Amino acid sequence: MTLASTARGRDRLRIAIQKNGRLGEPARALLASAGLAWCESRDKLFCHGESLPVDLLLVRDDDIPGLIADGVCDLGIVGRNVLLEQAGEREEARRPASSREWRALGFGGCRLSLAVPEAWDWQGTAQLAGKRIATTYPNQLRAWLRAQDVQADVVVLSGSVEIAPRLGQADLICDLVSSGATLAANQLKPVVDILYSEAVLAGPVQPIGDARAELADLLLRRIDGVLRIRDSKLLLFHTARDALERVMQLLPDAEPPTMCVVDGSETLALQALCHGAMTWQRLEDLKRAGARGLMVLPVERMLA
Ligand SMILES: Nc1ncnc2c1ncn2[C@@H]1O[C@H](COP(=O)(O)OP(=O)(O)OP(=O)(O)O)[C@@H](O)[C@H]1O
Ligand SMILES: O=P(O)(O)OC[C@H]1O[C@H](OP(=O)(O)OP(=O)(O)O)[C@H](O)[C@@H]1O
Ligand SMILES: [Mg+2]
Repeated sequence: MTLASTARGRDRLRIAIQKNGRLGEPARALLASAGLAWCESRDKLFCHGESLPVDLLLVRDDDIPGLIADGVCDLGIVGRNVLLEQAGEREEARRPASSREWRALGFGGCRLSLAVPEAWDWQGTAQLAGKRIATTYPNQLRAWLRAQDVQADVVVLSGSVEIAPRLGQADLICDLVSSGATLAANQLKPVVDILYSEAVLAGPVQPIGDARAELADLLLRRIDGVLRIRDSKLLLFHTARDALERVMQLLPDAEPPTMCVVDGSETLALQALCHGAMTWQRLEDLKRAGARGLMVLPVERMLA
């Protein structure tokens, strides 16, 4: 079977991830935590899955939604900003949606924001009327402008958007912001966030309908397990029965704990999966509330 074969006739699942760039490494790390292992080809564009019949395609992130739409791959890991931009493009062209977000993955966080020259006295979106806005995200920007009922000119650029106001190509910009350093370096300030983005697992709008559906389900369950325990810890401790309520109030991020009575006494032994940070300060607070013998254990895998 060749790589050109589309969904039909393929029995292996295929996932597209970014070859380089910001999301490539964390995407691989996530899939590896879900138990995937690959044999990398020499050109590293196609990685044959060894632990499961799940192969990787290493591509430019912009190509991922289209590869899913065409059935060349089944799933992809891509920024929500890219997925929504291409969905907007299809909508503009009156083509049906072809891919959607299956899971938010918790890395690659950034905002798609409007930013204006620092000297502007920002008073609100009405100020955008008649202005030129440079962006690489024209579809999301146009949809947002429509929702705000503001008429402005969208200037489409393929990169280095932050320089556009200084070059006189635009009055303001709409671009990705994370630390804000690029904006500051270009004497711009963010004024409105139009999208909160992160890396997402993207898949087809319709459920996968053949043998690969089972593989996709298995992978999804594993990814859910990985996401659920990311930053989670198992907390073990003893407490007197009458201190239990006080202690549990300090664990609002814990799953319902497993509890047992120690030797018919008034002491309980508990284990609770906690999703927030388990700092020294927190342990000291728990001790003050009546917890004893506190132990914090890392969680390696979880299957619901
Ligand atoms: N400054 C940032 N901080 C955090 N995440 C970001 C930032 N900029 C972009 N991202 C997220 O990471 C994704 C990939 O960004 P990257 O810069 O690697 O893309 P690219 O240059 O288009 O890569 P490619 O070569 O694959 O086309 C973006 O689509 C966005 O979701
Ligand atoms: O708020 P910051 O942390 O400064 O990040 C924002 C910058 O990051 C991205 O660019 P990138 O560095 O990927 O360059 P490119 O888009 O030109 O490839 C984005 O397009 C912004 O320019
Ligand atoms: Mg790209």
